[in-house]
Amino acid sequence: MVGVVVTGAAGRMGREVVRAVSRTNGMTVVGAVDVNHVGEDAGVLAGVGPIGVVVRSDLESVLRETGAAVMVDFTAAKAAVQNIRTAIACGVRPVVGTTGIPAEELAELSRLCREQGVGGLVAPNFAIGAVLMMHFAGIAARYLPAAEIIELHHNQKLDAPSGTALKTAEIIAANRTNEAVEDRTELEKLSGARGGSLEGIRIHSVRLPGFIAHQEVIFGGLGQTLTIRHDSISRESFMPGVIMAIKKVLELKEMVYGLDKLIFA
Ligand SMILES: NC(=O)C1=CN([C@@H]2O[C@H](COP(=O)(O)OP(=O)(O)OC[C@H]3O[C@@H](n4cnc5c(N)ncnc54)[C@H](OP(=O)(O)O)[C@@H]3O)[C@@H](O)[C@H]2O)C=CC1
Ligand SMILES: O=C(O)C1=N[C@H](C(=O)O)C[C@H](O)C1
Repeated sequence: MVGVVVTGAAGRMGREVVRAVSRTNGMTVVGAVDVNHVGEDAGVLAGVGPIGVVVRSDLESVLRETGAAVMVDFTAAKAAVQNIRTAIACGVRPVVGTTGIPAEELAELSRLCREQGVGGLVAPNFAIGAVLMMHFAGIAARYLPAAEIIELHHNQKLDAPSGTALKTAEIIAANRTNEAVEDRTELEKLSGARGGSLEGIRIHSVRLPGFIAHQEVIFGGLGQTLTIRHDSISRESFMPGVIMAIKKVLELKEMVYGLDKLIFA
């Protein structure tokens, strides 16, 4: 039985993870950590009924007392970095969905994992459809190098652009064969109207109630456009990927970035 500690257990994604792990054979929630709802049963919060695991705020003691094999983190960037450090120090494998972690921090965490021989996985998006969207965008970029990204999320999201949009732009930049960076001067009459730019790829972030997580990658060519769109219409969409990661991280000896590395391996 794989013991899982969920950090951010009282949050939108954390509750979904508690629910998914509780319903999966061969794994069980042994600990729940959050700064909110401390003392409450994590299963009750997640809507699956009491599981006898109360939310605590002391991650290190939870990891040590429970003998967990895996920590699943959906918190916020700063908190996640600290949580991952703690997990690695305790020999517990981190599976991380939290976005906004700076590249230098990820490199350092990756080094720590390698040094300690602890497997880990960080993925900006656990929805299989989103992983495919990024993969297809990489293929399209070889033939249609001019692209812009529109990502649309719920209005409680803290980071912009989304981790998925940043990763998609990196994939497009790495795959396009000729320069697609704008070669003309634009007059931006309203600051930000053209979005943010990563290597010349414009990213536009929409935040509105009603959305969960959505992204369009639009490629433009001679007399044509190609749009690749993914919609997460429920947070359940992320759970098969999270469960896959919990199983596969047990075999890893280093930190891997992106669910694509597990799916297309
Ligand atoms: N990779 C993927 O597939 C996905 C990634 N995400 C990412 O996951 C993250 C969380 O998203 P979401 O669940 O919507 O956010 P929520 O704000 O709903 O949940 C995060 C929870 O973590 C808590 N928290 C903050 N600091 C700590 C800490 N040090 N220890 C334990 N808990 C802490 C928060 O408390 P408080 O609110 O008081 O700060 C909150 O309860 C975001 O970075 C988001 O981008 C989201 C969906 C899918
Ligand atoms: O905050 C969210 O909700 C999501 N965050 C991730 C991101 O930043 O890419 C994944 C998904 O888009 C949902």
